[in-house]
Amino acid sequence: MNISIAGTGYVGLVTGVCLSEIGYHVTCYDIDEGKVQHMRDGISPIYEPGLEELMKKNIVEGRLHFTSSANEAYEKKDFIFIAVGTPEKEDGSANLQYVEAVAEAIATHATQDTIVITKSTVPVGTNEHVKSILLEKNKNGVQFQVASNPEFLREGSAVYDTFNGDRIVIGADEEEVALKVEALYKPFNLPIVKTSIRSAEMIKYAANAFLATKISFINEMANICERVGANIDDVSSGIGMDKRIGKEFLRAGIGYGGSCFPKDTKALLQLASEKDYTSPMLQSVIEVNDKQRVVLYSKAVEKVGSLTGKKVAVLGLAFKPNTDDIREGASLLLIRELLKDGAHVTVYDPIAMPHVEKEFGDQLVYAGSSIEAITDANLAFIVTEWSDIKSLPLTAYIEYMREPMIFDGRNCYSIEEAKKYPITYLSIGREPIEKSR
Ligand SMILES: NC(=O)C1=CN([C@@H]2O[C@H](COP(=O)(O)OP(=O)(O)OC[C@H]3O[C@@H](n4cnc5c(N)ncnc54)[C@H](O)[C@@H]3O)[C@@H](O)[C@H]2O)C=CC1
Ligand SMILES: O=C(O)[C@H]1O[C@H](OP(=O)(O)OP(=O)(O)OC[C@H]2O[C@@H](n3ccc(=O)[nH]c3=O)[C@H](O)[C@@H]2O)[C@H](O)[C@@H](O)[C@@H]1O
Repeated sequence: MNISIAGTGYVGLVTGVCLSEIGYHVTCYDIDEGKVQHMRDGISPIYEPGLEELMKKNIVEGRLHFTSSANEAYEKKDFIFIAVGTPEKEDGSANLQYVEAVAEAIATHATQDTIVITKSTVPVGTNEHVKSILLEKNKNGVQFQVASNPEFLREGSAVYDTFNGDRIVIGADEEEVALKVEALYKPFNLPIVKTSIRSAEMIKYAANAFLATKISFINEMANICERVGANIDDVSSGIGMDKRIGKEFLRAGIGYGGSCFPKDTKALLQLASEKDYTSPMLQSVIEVNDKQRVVLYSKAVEKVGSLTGKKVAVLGLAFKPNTDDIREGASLLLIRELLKDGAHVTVYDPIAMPHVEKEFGDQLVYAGSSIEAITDANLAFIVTEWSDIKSLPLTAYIEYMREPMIFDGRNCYSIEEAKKYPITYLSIGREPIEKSR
């Protein structure tokens, strides 16, 4: 069985590596030649726990190949996965130009009958569009069939999620195609849901919209908790024990970021509006998140007044722990506001710092550790709950900061713990601790 994957980002590379690990011959294709060269040498272009080891192993065992040649990628393949980006356009809709480019290239280079599987998150109806491109541009008179196979992995645990997912969704309008894709996935031994293509496309958006809704809901509750003297962590545990609610995705914080929830909620809203449907609930989810992403900054301004000339530490830059991805990270918004105010900003992240450096250059100081970042700082913001940031004892802030004033966007410390120390500790959805030394 010969498989190829178009796009070697978080989804494409992980999918390619995991398919090769279960024994298939996989060719991963990307238009970025530099990236391809690195991957050939066994170097992963993304940070994803466990990925590089599996990549190296399967390259050595001869099942995993990388190419920047469309010809090599698409000729003589049984299955071709589309895993390129579908970023947000200015109006919030999904930009399908990369998906379309792949469809056109497949139509040009494929030399045998092939099933084209879309893994990228795409608006309902896109697979039909892909099929029409394949038919229209078909150069070699081969037969194309299409299937939708949305991806549910999370960054930071992508390899684990691929082998341990809750379900694999296969959308196909012909039984024969569904069965072939199902057989491809059989070795994963995971529950399989077969639907129409349109329903599969919609499942992906509905899943992300629901998860984003849970986060905005709990953040809304956190904001109410702050005003009524309740503790959001206790409230989350209390409601999460109800199986109908479930305990996952009820961590209050500084809103959801990343390359998917922000863009997918907007794309769904846009998709609905194209059909003359406005979704007040989705609009609110987005609005609550937009406000939540700056809540920590607002707390700091309220507490300190002007941030001009203050030395500020920002701990954690990735949009979540265990990834190098900073797309839509709350850290970026915060840093921009702090710089606008004339603060001196030192940042620390165990992995994602080079990406931030590309954007901010010498406007920031890049520390080698949390301690280095907070040394002599007036304020510290905790943005990403990396384990080495979470495990920093509160005494370290007292020892190293000019004045221990902590704005914790991830509720890394319990209120009971914070109360033991002479610190100012403002978190999300919990009582403020305001003590002086
Ligand atoms: N990042 C994530 O955790 C998840 C992403 N998704 C969806 O999967 C899709 C891909 O997302 P990511 O992997 O994050 O994207 P990414 O931006 O990390 O990677 C996309 C890759 O595609 C390559 N590319 C662009 N045009 C190409 C072409 N014509 N031919 C071959 N390669 C091309 C780029 O060079 C890049 O390496 C998106 O639709 C996203 O919404 C779905 C589930 C999880
Ligand atoms: O479509 C996608 O790209 C993916 O989007 C999310 O995965 P991911 O964005 O990698 O990470 P999550 O763990 O879902 O976190 C997203 C954001 O929500 C925030 N979050 C998450 C959970 C929570 O309880 N509270 C909270 O604020 C995180 O800090 C982060 O900023 C989904 O969890 C995946 O199932 C999906 O495949």
